[in-house]
Amino acid sequence: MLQPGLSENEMTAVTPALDAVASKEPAPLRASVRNLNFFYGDNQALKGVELPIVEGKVTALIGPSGCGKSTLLRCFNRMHDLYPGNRYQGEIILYPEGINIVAPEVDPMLARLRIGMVFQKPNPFPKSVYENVASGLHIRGIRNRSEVDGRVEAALRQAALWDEVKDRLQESAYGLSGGQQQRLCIARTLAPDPELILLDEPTSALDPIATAKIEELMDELRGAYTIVIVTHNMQQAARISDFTAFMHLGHMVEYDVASLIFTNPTEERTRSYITGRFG
Ligand SMILES: Nc1ncnc2c1ncn2[C@@H]1O[C@H](COP(=O)(O)OP(=O)(O)OP(=O)(O)O)[C@@H](O)[C@H]1O
Repeated sequence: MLQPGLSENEMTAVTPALDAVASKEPAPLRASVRNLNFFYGDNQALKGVELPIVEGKVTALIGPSGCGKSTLLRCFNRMHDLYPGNRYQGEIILYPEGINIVAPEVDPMLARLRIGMVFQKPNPFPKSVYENVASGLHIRGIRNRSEVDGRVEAALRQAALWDEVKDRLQESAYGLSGGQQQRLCIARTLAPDPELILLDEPTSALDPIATAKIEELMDELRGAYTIVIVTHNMQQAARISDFTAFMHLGHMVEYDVASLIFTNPTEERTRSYITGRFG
């Protein structure tokens, strides 16, 4: 169990312990949140948050409305920098270099280029299916036509969308269904091969069949990608996450192997939330 204020040594000591429960294999970290505070002006939305992000695993953030899940997710790609008055304190360390991506001297573009994000509502660009997926490659200076073609196809295949769109690559993305648009947004995120993928309630605007497809997809991406997902859906978190973090009122209350959080949480607040007694 993580408690606020763990040092780096303590954090790395905790992770193998968690992993011993999960898979008995070592667990390299892709990122680690350390004593993170975040302020919207005078409103402190995150309070001393600690969270390890294990490489190649799915970490779910759960908690009642307003607890800070989306705020935490948006710190990872410095989205809050787009609005004046927002302030970070503390660290989100990205490995292997160990850079603190919320440090003021670090360019927010660095985080945005290395960390991909998928939002609640599918938000394709008003462009063709092909251009949507190619756009992230173009931004990174990848323009060689055959390389771009190959990576667009690979990303669409990874997002389980290729068979449905291979004959309409030049058509507008707006012609796709909501579920297809969301898989397109995932393909757009995957194409540049991000080090971390953030998903903010990616299925909340989708029907059960489209939701099941996205969940299957996440299962397939596990291992190759490191994923952090915010979800309100407890069954979804239990189904798809390897690790689950429960937040309340801006605090990280409990983090553990998902199977433990959903069967035998340590904290009473976690138990109340997952059994539907509040939130
Ligand atoms: N732009 C903003 N300006 C000021 N306060 C904000 C802003 N966005 C969010 N907050 C506040 O920060 C806190 C955390 O909000 P956040 O959206 O991160 O919660 P959440 O857990 O993602 O909620 P939900 O599950 O409802 O999406 C809340 O008290 C919220 O009112």
